[in-house]
Amino acid sequence: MIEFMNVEKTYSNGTTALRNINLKIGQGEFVAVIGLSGAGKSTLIRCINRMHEITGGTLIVDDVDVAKLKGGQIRRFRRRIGMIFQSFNLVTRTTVINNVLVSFVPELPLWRKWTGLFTKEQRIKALEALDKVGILVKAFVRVDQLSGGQQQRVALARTLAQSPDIILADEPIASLDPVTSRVVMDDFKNINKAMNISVIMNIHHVDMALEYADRIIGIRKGEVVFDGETSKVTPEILDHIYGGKWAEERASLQESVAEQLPAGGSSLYV
Ligand SMILES: Nc1ncnc2c1ncn2[C@@H]1O[C@H](COP(=O)(O)OP(=O)(O)OP(=O)(O)O)[C@@H](O)[C@H]1O
Repeated sequence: MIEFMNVEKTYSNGTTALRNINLKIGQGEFVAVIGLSGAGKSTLIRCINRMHEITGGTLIVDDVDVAKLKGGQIRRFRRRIGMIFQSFNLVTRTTVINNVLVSFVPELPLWRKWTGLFTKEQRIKALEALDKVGILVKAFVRVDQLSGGQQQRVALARTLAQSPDIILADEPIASLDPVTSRVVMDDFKNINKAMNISVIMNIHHVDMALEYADRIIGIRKGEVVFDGETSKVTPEILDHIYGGKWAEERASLQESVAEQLPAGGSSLYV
């Protein structure tokens, strides 16, 4: 369970990114966080693993008061929370399997860290994680020979190998074309359902959010302005979340999708 109680976040330059956030997210939920650029989506999800420190209120993750963690406790806490970024964050000049094995480095004794020796169990776990996202066959291929979608799946496998309870995904499909985006979203959904891992995803593609997430959290100017089941989201609610600019936002999303589709391809947007 993730619980935000009156959470505030003001950056050191005085920008208040989150105001009075109150949320409860249960284990195994698939939540999409949507809103205009600058609304505070990224800040919200990055507070959960303490990439950003909250400046007010209380944030509890599985009975841990996140703001009170210190030093090594933060590292151990983060082991349970996977993070996926738009830019994949992989070492592209080495193999897929090496990128997944990296997730075990914090667990290695010092001598193994120096020699880069992983145990047989760790290698098997890494291969299993690659299998779960359907790219086992690429295990010994260099990452720079993979497509963007395949690279994002490697990032997902690396996260899975650390057996997380929660996956935070910050715009995971923003650099992918619509077809590949679906493949990656399918992976998120399968992992969420089969392994009961909570997924909290910051996402610009509203149609994908509506198709894949169970719950939508709408953020506007740092405040939660909608929180409910995906099936309850209406065009009026989207307009509210997007501050009366839903039509504009939808047009710009349609444009960016059209640019990535082959000529004559249809838009995925309603
Ligand atoms: N490190 C930082 N220092 C100062 N202000 C920041 C920092 N990061 C974000 N902000 C500000 O906090 C507010 C919320 O930003 P955030 O990145 O959380 O929004 P977002 O909804 O994720 O936007 P986008 O969709 O463009 O990524 C914005 O006004 C932004 O300029």
